[in-house]
Amino acid sequence: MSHPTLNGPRSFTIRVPATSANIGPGFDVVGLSLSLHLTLTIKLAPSAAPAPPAITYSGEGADEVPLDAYKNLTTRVALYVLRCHGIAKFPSALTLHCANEIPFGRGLGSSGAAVVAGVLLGNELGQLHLSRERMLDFALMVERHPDNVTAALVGGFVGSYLRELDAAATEAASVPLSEVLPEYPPDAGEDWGMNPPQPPLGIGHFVRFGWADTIKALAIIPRFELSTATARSVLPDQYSRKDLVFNMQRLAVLTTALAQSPPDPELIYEAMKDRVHQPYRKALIPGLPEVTNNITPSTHPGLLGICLSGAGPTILALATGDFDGIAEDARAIFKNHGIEVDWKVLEVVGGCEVQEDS
Ligand SMILES: Nc1ncnc2c1ncn2[C@@H]1O[C@H](COP(=O)(O)OP(=O)(O)OP(=O)(O)O)[C@@H](O)[C@H]1O
Ligand SMILES: N[C@@H](CCO)C(=O)O
Repeated sequence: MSHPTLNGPRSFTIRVPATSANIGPGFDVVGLSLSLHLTLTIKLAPSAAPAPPAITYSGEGADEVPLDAYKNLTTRVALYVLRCHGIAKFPSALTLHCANEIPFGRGLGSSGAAVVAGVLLGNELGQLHLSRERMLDFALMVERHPDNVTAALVGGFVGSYLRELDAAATEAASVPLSEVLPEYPPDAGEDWGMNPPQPPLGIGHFVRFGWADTIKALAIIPRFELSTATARSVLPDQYSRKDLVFNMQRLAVLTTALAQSPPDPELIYEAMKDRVHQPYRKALIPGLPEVTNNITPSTHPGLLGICLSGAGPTILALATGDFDGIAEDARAIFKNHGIEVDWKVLEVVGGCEVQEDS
């Protein structure tokens, strides 16, 4: 059977940014896209004998990422999107190179970027012309909190929520991940699994906030991985009203404060505090409370606020200057806990892009 997927020749590039989620009080709500990228270079040769996609990979994660298209996160997501549109297989003669700058399991949205790249890849290979909103639905069937994937998709400083779904849609959106991304058998063919769970329409909704362009993001990246699943497993199921009000008050202020020029360090430092996730994650990230409590706008003029990036262990410092001073003092604190770090000053960037190669 022939498929409505594009036959070559065609060559295009998909570029998806890293993201930092939460920004202190906005647990599972806000995300920021940052200037590290996952870049996929895709080539489709003219129709050829059926063969699985050939994947090569360089950069972050190269020593651990699977190069089998039926095991790799990005290509599994692409296949899910294709299967949801009645296309059982990748096109023949597909080659894919991933160049990745986003470190794995550090709180910089590596999995969100891989998922968004997969949705874009499926959309291109199947010539599906999905809207950005529909692409978000697909991404949310895999990564079920919206903060990273929304920021990676649309770019900038973004707030999002998941719509309350009716009972049928709730069930559809809650199927186990293993049904969305099954373990594909080695001889994956067209006869199996052609009834994947379809995403309900309009799961995620978002808005982009303003961002003062003098604010840069300093990422202080410990040299160890912490999986998001582990960092979520230590969080409680219930919170006190006091702690929720603490976070909501700060988040309401923060979303506007980060757009003001010049930014107000006293306002932002306090507005980036959190009581919903960071206190519970400190056991997994030795040194976290010392870094966030001891590095302040008074000790480091130029600093605006400091928090855990996503699920950690990276620390995100928003600042207009003194990047070296902030990073080196954080490095010294982590070193006392036996942890080495790397650091990078990042820009806030636009969202994912697809570009045809000429
Ligand atoms: N480019 C990629 N290609 C394939 N798999 C990837 C890629 N990037 C990330 N992954 C998978 O995602 C895992 C990391 O996901 P995890 O959610 O634990 O951390 P993170 O996304 O880096 O952090 P956070 O969600 O806190 O920002 C990796 O171990 C790997 O399995
Ligand atoms: N909001 C998520 C982001 C990590 O992917 C968390 O903190 O667990």
